[in-house]
Formats: sequence, structure tokens, C-alpha cells
Amino acid sequence: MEVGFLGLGIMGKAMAANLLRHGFRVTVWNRTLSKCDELVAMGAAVGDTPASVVAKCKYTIAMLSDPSAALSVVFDKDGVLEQIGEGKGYVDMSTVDAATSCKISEAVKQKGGAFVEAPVSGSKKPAEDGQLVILAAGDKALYDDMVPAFDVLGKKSFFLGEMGNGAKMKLVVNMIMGSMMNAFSEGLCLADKSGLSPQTLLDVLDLGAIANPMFKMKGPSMLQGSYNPAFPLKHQQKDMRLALSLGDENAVSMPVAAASNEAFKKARSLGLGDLDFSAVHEVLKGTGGQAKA
Ligand SMILES: NC(=O)C1=CN([C@@H]2O[C@H](COP(=O)(O)OP(=O)(O)OC[C@H]3O[C@@H](n4cnc5c(N)ncnc54)[C@H](OP(=O)(O)O)[C@@H]3O)[C@@H](O)[C@H]2O)C=CC1
Ligand SMILES: O=CCCC(=O)O
Repeated sequence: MEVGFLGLGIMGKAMAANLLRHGFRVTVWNRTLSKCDELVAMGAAVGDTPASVVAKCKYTIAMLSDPSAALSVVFDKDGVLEQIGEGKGYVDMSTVDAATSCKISEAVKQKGGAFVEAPVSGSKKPAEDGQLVILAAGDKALYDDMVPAFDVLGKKSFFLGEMGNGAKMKLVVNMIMGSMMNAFSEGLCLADKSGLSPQTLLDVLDLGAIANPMFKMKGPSMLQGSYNPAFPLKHQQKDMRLALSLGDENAVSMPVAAASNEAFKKARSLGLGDLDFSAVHEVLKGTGGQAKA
């Protein structure tokens, strides 16, 4: 199967590499072109523009930072829309809001193409290992065509029906994750300040009902003040913002998420946006600015 891949950040690079390892023919494009080099060394071809990738490939996947990047790659000059059409499919796996997905979907359909939104749960390591959880919605025939690729990228794919449901599901999941990270960080601070060993707290948490992979993976590095980015904090704050907006639209009160969003915003204002989202711990510790990757 031949696929195009637009966006080779932390996630896109791992996902495209995984497709190559599984025998897919992949043509890549990234705004910063030098990021294509590693994939080329693995056998990928390069397209000059999103449009040229779509012209070459029947199916094109995108993994971009946020709604404005997702829209730009489709609608701007040399974008996806210039070459999408009958018989071609576009799959955006970025985390965006439902309105962005719907806007892209309408434009692609108007040109005769098919569109699926397919944001993912899981971070850098699951992307490398093909263990993502894929939250797809939109054109069912295109979804069915993409199953061989989704089977390589993920451990499970959900087809959630109408366009926008994938984006909404992803935002709900990440809203919970961001709130959990804040509660976890507060707990580590409380243990420390009240004379307990935060390491022992990690051991206790890991044996109880709230044990989870995120606490287990991020806890030890948070205690060291080390935040090598797997999921950049700026993207987690974007997801909290989009989830809160979904709450506004549906009149859902979300005080916990709103407070967590404030902590992520504070972290961004301290220059921690490119570190892992667990760097919000520096805000809750009150030591922002001393964090490292
Ligand atoms: N990291 C994670 O753990 C996860 C991330 N996600 C989501 O996946 C998406 C990608 O995340 P991640 O890989 O971590 O992010 P990165 O910041 O590492 O990569 C972002 C990508 O978007 C590109 N980009 C940004 N702005 C533009 C633009 N205006 N035009 C064209 N390309 C642009 C970047 O290009 P350039 O290299 O030129 O800057 C880069 O390829 C996000 O929506 C994120 O929320 C979902 C699940 C997990
Ligand atoms: O959007 C990012 C999700 C990160 C994760 O699921 O670990």
C-alpha cells in the first residue's frame, strides 16, 4: 500500500517510520524539510508540498500540531485541496476540534475526495511500537480502506460514526488526562511538603485502584525535574482549551479541567511549552523556570 504522510513531528515521524518498517511505500512531507532525512534513509520518498504528496498517493495521512496547522496544510497554496479528488482519501490524525475536522471534510468532499478524522490516544513510545488507539470518524469506506495502515499504527481502532466524533472523543480523553496530571502533581507536592517520601507515594499508588501507566511512566522523571518531551505541554494545553470549548458548547461545567488548564497556561508562560506536559509539576511545585528536558 502506498501512503503519503504530512507532518513529521514527534508522532508523525514515529508513525511514518512504523509504516515503512511494515512494508508500506511512504512519501513524506514536513514544513521543515530537513526532518524528512531520517525517513528517507529508511526508504521514504519526499514530496515538495502537501499537494505533490496527494498527487502521487491514493491515500494521505496528516499528523500536525493543531487546528491552524491542519487547516493551513489543506487550504493554503500548494495544499491538499489542490490535488485531492475522486478516488483519493485524506486522513487527519492530528488532535483538533470537531469544527476543524468538519471544515476539512466539507472541502475535501466538495472536490470529490473522501475524508476520515482519526486522532490517536497514546504517545511517542506507543507510536513507535504500533500501539496507538485510533479514534476515527467520517467516511466509512475510506476507514475500511485504511484498516491495514491502522492495524500497523495501532493496537485498536474505533469507528465512531459521524464526522467530529473522533475529535470529540479525543478531547474528552485528553481533558481527563490533563486533569489527572494536575492531581498527580499536587499529590507529589503534598507528600513532599508533609514530610513523606514521594517515591514511596509512587509505590503505594502503583499497587492500588488508581494505578495507571501515566503515573508509573512519568512519576520517576517528575521527581527528578526532568521533562524530555513525549507529549509537548503546549499541545496538552491546546487540548484542554479545545475540551473546555466543547464544554461551553454543551453547557457542561468543568471546574477541574478549567483549573488544570490554568496550570498548563502558567507553565507555557514560564517557557515550559516545549517540554513534556508533566512539566506542569514545576508550576505546582512553585519552581517554574528551572525545569529541563
Ligand atoms: N506527542 C504526543 O504524545 C501526542 C500528540 N498528539 C497530537 O498529535 C499532533 C502532533 O503532535 P506531535 O508530533 O507531538 O507534535 P510536534 O510539535 O512534535 O510536531 C508538530 C508537527 O506539525 C507541523 N506543523 C506545525 N505547524 C505547522 C504549519 N503551520 N504548517 C505545516 N506544518 C506545521 C510541524 O512541522 P515543523 O517540523 O516544521 O515544525 C511538525 O511536523 C498534535 O495534534 C498532538 O496534539 C496525539 C497523541 C499523542
Ligand atoms: O494526545 C496525547 C496523548 C498522550 C497519551 O495518550 O499518552
